[in-house]
Amino acid sequence: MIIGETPLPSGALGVDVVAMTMRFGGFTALDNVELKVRPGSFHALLGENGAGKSTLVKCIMGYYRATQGGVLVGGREQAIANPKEAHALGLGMVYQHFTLVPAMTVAENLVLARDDVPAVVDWTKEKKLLAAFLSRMPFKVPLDAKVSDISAGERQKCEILKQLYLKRRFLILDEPTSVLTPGEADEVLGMLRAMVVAGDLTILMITHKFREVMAFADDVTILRRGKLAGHGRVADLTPDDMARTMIGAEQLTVQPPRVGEVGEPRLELTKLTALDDAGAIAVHGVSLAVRGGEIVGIAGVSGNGQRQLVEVLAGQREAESGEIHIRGDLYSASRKEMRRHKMSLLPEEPLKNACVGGMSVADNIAFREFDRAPFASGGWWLNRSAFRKDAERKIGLYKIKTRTPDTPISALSGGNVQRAVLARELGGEVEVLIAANPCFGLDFAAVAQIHAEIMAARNRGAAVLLVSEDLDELLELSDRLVVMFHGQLVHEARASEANLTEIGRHMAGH
Ligand SMILES: Nc1ncnc2c1ncn2[C@@H]1O[C@H](COP(=O)(O)OP(=O)(O)OP(=O)(O)O)[C@@H](O)[C@H]1O
Repeated sequence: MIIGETPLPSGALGVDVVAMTMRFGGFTALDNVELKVRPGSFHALLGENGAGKSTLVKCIMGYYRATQGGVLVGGREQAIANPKEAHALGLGMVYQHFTLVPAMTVAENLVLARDDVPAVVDWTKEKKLLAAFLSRMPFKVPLDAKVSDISAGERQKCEILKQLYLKRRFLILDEPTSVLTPGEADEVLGMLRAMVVAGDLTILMITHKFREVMAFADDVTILRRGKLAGHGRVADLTPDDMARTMIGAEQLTVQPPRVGEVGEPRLELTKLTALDDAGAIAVHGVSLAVRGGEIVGIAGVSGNGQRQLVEVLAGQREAESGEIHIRGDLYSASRKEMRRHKMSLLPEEPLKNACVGGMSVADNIAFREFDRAPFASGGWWLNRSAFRKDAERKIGLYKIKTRTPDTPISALSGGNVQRAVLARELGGEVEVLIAANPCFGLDFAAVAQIHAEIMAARNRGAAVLLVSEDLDELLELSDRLVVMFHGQLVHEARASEANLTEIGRHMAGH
């Protein structure tokens, strides 16, 4: 069969999950869960971090075999043993992270993803077919561009197009907009919604953003601690109803008010320049001072040097030139200096950048302190029971959902890994805090907690540098905002006077 020649499959598919239970050893991640996604509907799946959303969709897609229960596709029961069988039924999934091969063109990525790709590809013919396919699609993407050269928004559109090209009629989207700007997110979801309304597609979207649920979804299902907590028509619900169903009787952390004077400059960057992995300039002559009791937010589209800047401050990348001072002392990001200056780091992708995945939650929380009194004496004898007790206290305080303190941290849901790093980094005294997209992928209860912790650190006098792609977060927390574009700081404003349109313009390099 030649994909591009046949018309787009009409007929969106409905999927029902019936009495599904999934156990990992003695732990029940899904407990008798029901989900009904009507054909031709846009369905949102909500739940706190660790509620079981990913587990549920992985069972539908055949990545996991459920302990009990079944899946109906188009009203018929199907035993989906692996993702290939799910694909054959017309089910597809788009992830938070990109899966396209960056060194290949968009066209190559699409054609080579097919199961029936011939040994020798007739590219002239394939491109003609691709162009015909694209002409029927709501998104336009540059077929001949290399994936590494296109923006995050275009990449996410390509990921979705790939699914449509592969004739998927039921699409699961796992937090699809976390890599997009709000404008791009609305564009992509709006186009998908149009396909749903036209009856070509059914969508099941995992998200933490109520705004997206309200704007694009018809129905919603809410999980809490592995159980079905509620479901209904979005039109009959408010964000507040959904939030309460998500967290049950738990209390939301309330952000403390902004208090205290802004002090002396504490963290000072002077003409800092750093290269990326390919040797190109990523951070270009950045000068910036952050005062005690001040949160300075760095706004910018991902990939404009923010990551390299944070890596230099964290001692994971050498600066090419320029200087960093903390309290007037030259700072070279050694572990000793970080400790002396009470510097804390909340890096991106904490499981990769701030944890040892195979080690326990308790050990990961104890990392920072384990070779200091009271946990060690003489620097070598580790008093395991003392740091263990402290870790257990922090697990409770930061509401980290883990089966036991000895569970490997890699078995925790994303949000709970983030909380564990937060417990470690903010559990002691903090004078300088560097946070990079600290709430990426977190549910609203966790976001509220992390925002409250960052504000509390600022109120206690810490100098906070907050790098984020989320403008709402920056405006809520920052005292001052700067915009980073192509490695340079191109705009600065007090957060209270910041103009969103102007910030957006600078983020786009205008
Ligand atoms: N392979 C696994 N082995 C053991 N436990 C697991 C495994 N996968 C998930 N879990 C556990 O199942 C629970 C549900 O996790 P899941 O990833 O489905 O949550 P989620 O709702 O998708 O969370 P998040 O919003 O943080 O992504 C968590 O407590 C997690 O620790």
